[in-house]
Amino acid sequence: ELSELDSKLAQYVDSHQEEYVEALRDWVAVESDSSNVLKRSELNRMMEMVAQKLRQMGGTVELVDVGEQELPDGSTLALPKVATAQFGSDPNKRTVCVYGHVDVQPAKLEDGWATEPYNLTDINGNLYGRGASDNKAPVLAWIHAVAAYQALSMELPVNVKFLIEGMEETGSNGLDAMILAQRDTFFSDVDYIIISDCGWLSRRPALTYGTRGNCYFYAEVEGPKQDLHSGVYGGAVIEPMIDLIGILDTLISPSGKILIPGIREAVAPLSDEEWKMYQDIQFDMDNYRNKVGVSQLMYNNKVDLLAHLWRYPTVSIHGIEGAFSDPGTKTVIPAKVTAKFSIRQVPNMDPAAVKKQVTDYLHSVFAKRKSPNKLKVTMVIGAKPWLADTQHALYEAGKAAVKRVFQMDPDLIREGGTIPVARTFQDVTGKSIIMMPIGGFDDGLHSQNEKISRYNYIEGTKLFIAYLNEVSQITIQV
Ligand SMILES: C[C@H](N)C(=O)N[C@@H](Cc1c[nH]cn1)C(=O)O
Repeated sequence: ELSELDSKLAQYVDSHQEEYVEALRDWVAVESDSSNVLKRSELNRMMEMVAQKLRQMGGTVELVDVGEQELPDGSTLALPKVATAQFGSDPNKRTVCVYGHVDVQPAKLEDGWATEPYNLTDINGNLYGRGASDNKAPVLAWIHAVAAYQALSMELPVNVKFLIEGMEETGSNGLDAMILAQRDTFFSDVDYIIISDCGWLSRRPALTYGTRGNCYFYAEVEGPKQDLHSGVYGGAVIEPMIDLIGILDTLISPSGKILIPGIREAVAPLSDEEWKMYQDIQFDMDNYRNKVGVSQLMYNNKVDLLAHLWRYPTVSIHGIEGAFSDPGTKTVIPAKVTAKFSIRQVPNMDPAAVKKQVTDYLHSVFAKRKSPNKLKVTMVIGAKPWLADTQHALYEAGKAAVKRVFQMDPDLIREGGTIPVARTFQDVTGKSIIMMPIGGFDDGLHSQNEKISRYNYIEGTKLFIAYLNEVSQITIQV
């Protein structure tokens, strides 16, 4: 049931949707790829744009210096600044802090995009562009939610803070230290943290109560002093690439069983309650399989599939630096190759233990090959998993907001991806977190043709407006 207040705000959002799409177009046009150091000036420009937008709305805005990043060659590079902002400081109101990020994963037209990745393109109500769903539109939707209250001269029901960063996609470098440093200042009056950096499971809105962590590794095998002709030298040298592929093949079995000793043993067993929760979720396996575009999934029943997406670790191999990957038939033996792989983390895994397990295991497997080549294993990201209490008042408020806007109950889901800073927020600030996604289940995050639908962007903005109101009504401070 929409109150008069809801409908005024909703009408405002509907009548400003073209403006919101243009704002997204401006943000998507910035190639804020945090993994590419050559794009750092674009990322810095993106952070300036965020700060500028928040300043124009009258927020108290800061661009916080979070130091430098060490690059693999030993040089350093300034990290993008983190934007913080505050709207309202009424001690009689609750204070929420919205976290989001405006950096993106790499994207090139040649990867197979149907449209230019950095030119927002509207096709049949879907807004295609890199970062559209992950996470630029959700960040803008939160900003527009606050701006809508301001435009209608309606008092914000809670004080709203923002913390927007530019390194999420590479592990939120510098952010843990910044949160620790600002625990007793910026975070001292924050009651709750809200994150909208994930997606729904189906067409039904969702609230997310868990994310997997991620341990990201580089495994480098180095052999001859330079690349070699495979006809001239093939058969004479022990090839780094063959060593590397050999050890990568020992990480996980074809049926998805992780082979690194100690990893599976650390995983908290799935409880009957969880099993029941997964059983009750509406999820169309065939539709999911078709959307992914495969003839067969790793599991053919819903509970196993959801559990392996959300609740069990997995190994993914992402790429090999130094390997020949261009079109054509170059006959080379690469001298040095570096595999990039990651292991998603779940309770009760610990990244420090995983680092040792993986490093020891790969060295022992490599030693058995009796290769003269050199292996170096490095863990470059070690993000812990996060889990919330769905009985918390924040989730009750979330359910009420979803009902107000979508006239249905949300799914309560977990997320297989990682929001590296979620666990830090919880551990360092002691505040409760809710994840309230507005991304669609088929948004193609990190993939070709990423998009957010207009529907999700616009209705999502209304959801955030309603949520601010619901949070203000939480009666007990938990
Ligand atoms: C869930 C979020 N939108 C996301 O995609 N996060 C990234 C973060 C990450 C983890 N390791 C490296 N980056 C992800 O889950 O891949």
